[in-house]
Amino acid sequence: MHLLIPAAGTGRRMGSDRNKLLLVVGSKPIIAWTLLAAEAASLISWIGIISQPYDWQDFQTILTQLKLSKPVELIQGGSTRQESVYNGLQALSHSAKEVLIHDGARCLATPDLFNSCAQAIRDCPGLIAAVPVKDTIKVVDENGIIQSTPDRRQLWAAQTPQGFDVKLLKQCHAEGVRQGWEVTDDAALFEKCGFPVRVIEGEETNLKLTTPQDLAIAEFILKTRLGEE
Ligand SMILES: Nc1ccn([C@@H]2O[C@H](COP(=O)(O)OP(=O)(O)OP(=O)(O)O)[C@@H](O)[C@H]2O)c(=O)n1
Ligand SMILES: C[C@](O)(CO)[C@H](O)COP(=O)(O)O
Repeated sequence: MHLLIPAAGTGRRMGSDRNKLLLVVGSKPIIAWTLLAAEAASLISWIGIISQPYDWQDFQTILTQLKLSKPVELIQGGSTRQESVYNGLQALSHSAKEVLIHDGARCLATPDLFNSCAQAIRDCPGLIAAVPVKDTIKVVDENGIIQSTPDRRQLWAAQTPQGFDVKLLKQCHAEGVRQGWEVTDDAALFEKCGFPVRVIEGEETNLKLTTPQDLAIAEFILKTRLGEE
């Protein structure tokens, strides 16, 4: 299974002066944890890191230290996550019929989750890891007034990995460019094109490291995991 890792962001909400994936958590850079999980996932055979050229030296240093056994390619990212994934898809070899897309910022995803997604993609053209929401979710207007309260039983928080048939996802990304769609995950493009996307159980600990508070949570989760080993 081919894996594309969007890692070309700027970490604005993290408030970091460089790519947040280079920040150290639990003694390693965030991206290193993501790569180690992909390395340990038996069904992942190839890794593409979608990243900005100004980060390539730092990423190459991390790759040299990790000594991964799987082939890894650095692919030029774009100005948005959507554009980065578009670029990543163009870089895939023709042998890639399905692909998993996983945020570099979700460094706590386990190898089992990668394998579950890689296994499940064989049965459906699109899937996402997700977890049922625990809070009551409100739809709020621009004046801060609640407009509705969706039925929580139908609400899931989307995570990554997200997995897709490559040919169909390329079509959806191309349609997104034509239509000017701006989406925050790849499943949204599939949905807009009318293709089915299945939800599979994600992991509560598979958080996206977005703000400084998330770093502290990640430190705790990593310490707990290392303590259990
Ligand atoms: N132009 C971009 C923007 C984001 N990403 C990646 O998409 C994932 C999820 O994005 P997010 O957590 O929003 O990262 P940033 O865009 O860096 O964060 P922010 O929105 O706070 O700037 C991250 O691994 C990020 O590196 C990307 O590959 N290309
Ligand atoms: C893809 C994603 O992680 C699913 O929850 C999320 O949409 C990424 O959002 P971001 O704003 O690019 O971090």
